[in-house]
Amino acid sequence: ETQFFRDTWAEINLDHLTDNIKNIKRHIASDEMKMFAVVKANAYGHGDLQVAEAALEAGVHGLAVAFLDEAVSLRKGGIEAPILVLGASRAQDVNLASDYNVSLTAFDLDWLKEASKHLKPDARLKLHIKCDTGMGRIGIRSADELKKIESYIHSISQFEMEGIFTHYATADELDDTYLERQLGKFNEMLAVLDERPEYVHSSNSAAVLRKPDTHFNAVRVGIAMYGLTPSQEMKEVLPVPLKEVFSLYSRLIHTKEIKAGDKISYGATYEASENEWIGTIPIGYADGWIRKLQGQEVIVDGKRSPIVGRICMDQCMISLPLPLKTGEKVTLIGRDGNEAVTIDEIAGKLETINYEIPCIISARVPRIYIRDGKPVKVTNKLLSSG
Ligand SMILES: Cc1ncc(COP(=O)(O)O)c(CNc2conc2O)c1O
Repeated sequence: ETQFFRDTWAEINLDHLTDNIKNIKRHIASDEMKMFAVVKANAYGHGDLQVAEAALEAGVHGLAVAFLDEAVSLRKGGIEAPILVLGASRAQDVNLASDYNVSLTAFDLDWLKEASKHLKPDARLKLHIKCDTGMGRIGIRSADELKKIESYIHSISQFEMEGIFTHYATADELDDTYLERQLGKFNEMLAVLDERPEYVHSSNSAAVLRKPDTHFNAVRVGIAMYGLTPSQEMKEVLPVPLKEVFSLYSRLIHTKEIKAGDKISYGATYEASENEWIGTIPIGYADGWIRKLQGQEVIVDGKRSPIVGRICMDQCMISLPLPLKTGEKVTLIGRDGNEAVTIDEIAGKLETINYEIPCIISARVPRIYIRDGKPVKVTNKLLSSG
């Protein structure tokens, strides 16, 4: 059983993940709708293979990742369900995609021509055409570009046009003006196709939750599956309950009483104004618990306690509410008694969005997977082979 030897870990609650998926599926309420679980960036820091397995068990149709390495890694981990690479791939790597039966995103005629030169005669390359209807990232931007690409794909026997999709820039905002413009452009593009491919998809979590006319016959769900709101604006109008999947813990490895005037951490920037108890925990900015989190409250013994002094690479110090012993559990993200520190609170402290927080908790922090309230698996990148 994989172990870890520093008392800092993340917990991934697969019961919450399953409940989130089931609630989202119920909200979509049409069985033929295919859900892709977006597990790119190591499943937003939650662990891609474990999330993929649990999501498939919970009834998702397939998985979506950012680039080919992530797709091949899931295949090597035993995933057989459909996998779509959402980002750009290199034309010279298309045989790898064919060998591993991974679908790629295409949006450039020259790339397709280059790719067809590399494909082995017996290769089969499934392609989803990406339309840029206003995200301004990757994708074709006109109907006649689409017509050219569609006819070129049909002229190459190894290509299969499996899907067509777009991505919204503002689905998480309550003002739908820009989203309606994007949806309109996408519908215009769909109208010029000779035939609709198997997968037509456009919605991310926000659009899945707010805009049924963006669902088409497949959806791509990331953030809501992890139990996080796509935006603060949407938080008040979420149509389904979402339960946070990710939490983060540590334990006191040292406690001491300091006197008024004593200093804490680099730069000796923190000075005790009176006698107080200080705890040290083994997590620092190399774990993604970055220095801007100085001053953030954590929960120890059920009470909120601030991080004092500068956060170090591997450790940081907290001002304790009372004398406590080493080994006492510290909640950095999650619930302890009637106190909770949410991912949204950490995102607010760092003036960023909730997506970024679990992503930056580094591979040095082991992940414990919880199912039926009990730990069922531990991953520790430092000690797993390869
Ligand atoms: C093409 C595409 N589809 C679906 C999703 C899932 O979105 P959701 O997590 O809001 O459901 C993303 C997330 N992409 C990003 C999330 O944060 N930055 C991104 O580029 C995406 O880039």
